[in-house]
Amino acid sequence: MTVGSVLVTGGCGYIGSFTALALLDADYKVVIADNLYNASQEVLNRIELICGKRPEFYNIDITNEAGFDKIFKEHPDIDSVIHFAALKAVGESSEIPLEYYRVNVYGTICLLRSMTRHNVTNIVFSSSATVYGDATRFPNMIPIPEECPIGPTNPYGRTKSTVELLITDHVEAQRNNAKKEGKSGENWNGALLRYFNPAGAHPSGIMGEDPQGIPFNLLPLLAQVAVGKRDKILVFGDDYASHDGTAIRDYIHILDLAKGHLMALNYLREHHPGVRAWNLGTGKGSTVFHMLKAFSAAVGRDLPYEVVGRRAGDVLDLTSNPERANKELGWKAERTLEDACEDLWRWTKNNPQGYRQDPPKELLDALKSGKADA
Ligand SMILES: O=c1ccn([C@@H]2O[C@H](COP(=O)(O)OP(=O)(O)O[C@H]3O[C@H](CO)[C@H](O)[C@H](O)[C@H]3O)[C@@H](O)[C@H]2O)c(=O)[nH]1
Repeated sequence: MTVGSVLVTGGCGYIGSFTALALLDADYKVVIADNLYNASQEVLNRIELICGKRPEFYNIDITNEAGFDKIFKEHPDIDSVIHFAALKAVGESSEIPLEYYRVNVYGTICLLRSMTRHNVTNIVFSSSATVYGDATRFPNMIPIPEECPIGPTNPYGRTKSTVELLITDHVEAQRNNAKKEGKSGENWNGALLRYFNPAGAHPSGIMGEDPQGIPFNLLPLLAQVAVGKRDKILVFGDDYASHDGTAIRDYIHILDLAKGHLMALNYLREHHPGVRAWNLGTGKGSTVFHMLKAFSAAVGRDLPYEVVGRRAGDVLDLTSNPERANKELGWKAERTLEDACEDLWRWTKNNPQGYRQDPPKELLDALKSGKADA
């Protein structure tokens, strides 16, 4: 299969930037469209430092349909899109749901319309395990397979499940229209990637998650405790039905997650499956206390915590059954939780200001001499 050119929307964000890196490593050409809301253009330099190649960059908003037309006109070799651009704060989505639907759902409509005009027919969508909601409501559905009925519990999750339906309907319609014209109907394809909890950073220590403002996810918050930016981590509830009372999640190393996008894209381009959902997770659940211990071990000291009440909307257990992706995509999460914690700590301690500071010289020297385990 020949590699081609890929548009990555939201490609300056955490998962988008690592996916851009994985695509470049696999010799795809990469064009990024990002409005730099909650992201930094500096990540383009870091990608280039790591792999020696640089994605082309357009500063455009996901609702800027004419902007996408311009990109596709200027890059007629693009045949696929990996679509990350979205708002993603679960709590905020309950306060301003219209904004979440405007950006996440209407933005995807703009993208799909422009793709259709320019005959760009493969889309890999950044969905989320959050579409499953509380899978413990079904017997035998933990670890969660893709067949688990979806039922998101907040507006953010509902925008993700809505976009899954939107892509499914559009791809089906395009295939049916092609068949009516006497064509095979294999033209349009979509991957719905339901990720579990992304974790970690690049092993070189120069690329990682750089949340603007106050982070709301466990690992970036733990990292802030470790560098003294906050006093302690608040553990949201120790009265869940788990072995230590805290909630269970499936933490997946960001490099494995990025590789999953590459494998899904290759699968679409090779097998033309129509629309297919795949879980990207490790299949192993870890509690909040376990994560606290694992990250403390990477840091080398116990990090302070306080148990408080449950966070609204949280569920007991979101652990994936990743067998479908293992079998069909030939993809498997390979890095451990310990790898993720060590890589996150190397990134955090060396870049306390994230992308707002230059990367430390020792890390760049190690990267150049090939010592960084990339
Ligand atoms: O300060 C904190 C933050 C989190 N937690 C706990 O740590 C676990 C993980 O919480 P995160 O906020 O890191 O992640 P979530 O599982 O809530 O959600 C994340 O993973 C989901 C999929 O599993 C969706 O993708 C969602 O968008 C993404 O934020 C939860 O049990 C949560 O209660 C704490 O105890 N204290």
